[in-house]
Formats: sequence, structure tokens, C-alpha cells
Amino acid sequence: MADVLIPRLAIIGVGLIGGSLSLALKEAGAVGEVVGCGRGKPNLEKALELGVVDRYSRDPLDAVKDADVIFLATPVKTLATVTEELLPACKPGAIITDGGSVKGAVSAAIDPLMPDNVYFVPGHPIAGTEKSGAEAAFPTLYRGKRCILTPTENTNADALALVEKMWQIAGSEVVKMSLEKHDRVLAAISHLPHMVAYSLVNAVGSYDHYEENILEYSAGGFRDFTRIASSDPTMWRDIAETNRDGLLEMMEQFEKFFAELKTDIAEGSGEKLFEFFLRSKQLRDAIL
Ligand SMILES: NC(=O)C1=CN([C@@H]2O[C@H](COP(=O)(O)OP(=O)(O)OC[C@H]3O[C@@H](n4cnc5c(N)ncnc54)[C@H](O)[C@@H]3O)[C@@H](O)[C@H]2O)C=CC1
Ligand SMILES: O=C(O)C(=O)Cc1ccc(O)cc1
Repeated sequence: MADVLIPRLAIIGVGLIGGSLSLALKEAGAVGEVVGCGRGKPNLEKALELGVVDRYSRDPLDAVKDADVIFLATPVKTLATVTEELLPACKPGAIITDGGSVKGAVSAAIDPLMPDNVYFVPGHPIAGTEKSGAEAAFPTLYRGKRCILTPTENTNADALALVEKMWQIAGSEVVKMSLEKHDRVLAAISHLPHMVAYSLVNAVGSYDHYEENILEYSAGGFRDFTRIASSDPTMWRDIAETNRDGLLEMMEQFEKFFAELKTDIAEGSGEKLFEFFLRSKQLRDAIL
């Protein structure tokens, strides 16, 4: 058991990400009381019933009163609005941190809102699933995974140290990088794959040469590859809108390689196809 690091934690958006952080910290004995906040009563009731939160309030001002740490875990485009709503009730010295999948746009919107005596630490756990809501939360989600923090020169050092410790207690390895690097890296390893999966399912699902839905025939490969296309559309709309530049750059990179493959197939160039697949297999095998 860790000492109580956070006497009162407020979770805004008690879904997969917020709920799993609460469960991990509770299991480690690192939090006193966890207060949940959200819009949907059924989800908050479920969170209470499952022990994800100790109590909840649908009023952000009430939920963050006396909180030492406030964890924002709502879709990326809501993060600044939510911060604006709850700031008037934050106690001096309170730390606000987030788990949003995009960091540049989030920091640009939240930094100017922050008063001198409340601190914002931008973060992003690189762990998740395609499931949403409090019911999807589980305490080991962050174990053995990375969590990226993207401090700027304005980030308070003590607040940063506490948030780092919080993620370590949840089981993660904390890595720090710039906002810009974060958004480019995530565009490549997370946001592009989601766009490809969504496109693939739509492409195959819209193929109307036969009367039946040919997706019904899909087996292991298609299902493994497209698991992430079941992810929440609101969350991914927000990510696509706020990491526009990073995503467009990676989509162009992808189109280049897809075009090369298409040419090799059209030309029946077996040697080039073999080289293309071999290079990919070697890169993929190296990260297993
Ligand atoms: N799902 C994933 O695998 C990962 C998600 N993230 C990020 O974490 C954040 C949360 O994602 P999830 O937990 O997956 O979503 P979720 O859908 O499971 O939970 C989000 C919760 O926030 C609530 N909510 C939405 N708008 C709100 C508002 N304006 N005020 C109060 N509550 C509001 C929703 O009702 C929901 O209960 C997002 O910013 C996402 O980009 C980060 C890493 C992984
Ligand atoms: O479901 C999966 O495998 C994911 O890739 C989850 C995920 C989604 C969004 C993030 O910002 C980080 C991780």
C-alpha cells in the first residue's frame, strides 16, 4: 500500500480512462475520497455501484470543492470548457491534469484560463480499449504502459512531480516530451491506425456487389485489425479535429505507401511485393 498521495481526487468524466485511474489509485491505497462528475446519471450511478467513485455530483463546482487533484477525462474538445466551469471552485494549490489524446490544442485552450494558484499538468496515458463508460474501467489498465506528460516552461514543478508519482502508482512508466512531439508521435502510432480501421470497415461494409453484408464473413485478421473501429465516435471526432495537422501529415505518408503497394500489385511485381511485405514484417516483429 502506498501512502495517501491524494486525499481528495475529483474525476471529471467517469469513463474508461477516468474510472480506471480511480480504481488503480484506490487499489494502491493512494487516494482518500474519489468524487466523480459527469453528465449522465445512469453512468454515475453505475460508477458508484461498482466502487469506481465514492460519491458523485453532476455539478462540477460541487465535485471539485476541496479536491487536491482534478483529473479531466472527457472528450478532447470538452476539456477547456469543463476547466472553465470548475475553476471558480478550485482550492488554492489544486492540481488539474488530463488524459486527453491530443495535447497541443488542449494546452493552448487551457493554459490561458489558469489562475496563479491552480496548476495544470497536461498528460496522456497510452493505454486504452475500444470500450467506453464506467463499466469498461478496470484497475490494471495502466500497468506496464506508458504515460506521456507534456510540461511546458510554465508548468509548476511540484505539481508535475505529483502527477508523475500518481501515474507511477497506477503502474505506468512516465515519459516527458514536448506537446508538438506528442501530437506527431500519437498521430503516427494511434490516430492514423484508427482512421485506417474506420475507413477499412466503411469501405468493406459499403461494398454492394452482393446482396448480403460481406462483413459477416470476416474472420480473425479482419476482426483483429478493426477492433479499434468500435471506439467511441465522439472521442475520435474530437481527436481528428484537434490533431488535424499531425493526422494529415501521417495520412499522406500512409497514402504514399498504399500507392506504392497498389502500383506493385498492378504491375505484378512479385519481387517488389515481397520486399514490401518483408520490410514491414521485420519492423513489426521487432516491436513484439
Ligand atoms: N479510450 C481510450 O482508449 C483512451 C482515451 N483517452 C482520452 O481520455 C478521454 C476520455 O476517454 P474515455 O474514458 O475513453 O471516454 P468515455 O466515453 O469512457 O468517458 C468519458 C465520460 O465523460 C463524460 N462527458 C462527456 N462530456 C462531458 C462534459 N462536457 N462534462 C462532463 N462529463 C462529460 C461522458 O458522459 C463519459 O462518461 C478522452 O479525452 C480520450 O481522448 C486517452 C487514452 C486512451
Ligand atoms: O484500443 C486501443 O488499442 C487503443 O489504441 C486505445 C487508445 C486510444 C486512444 C489513445 O489516446 C490511447 C490509446
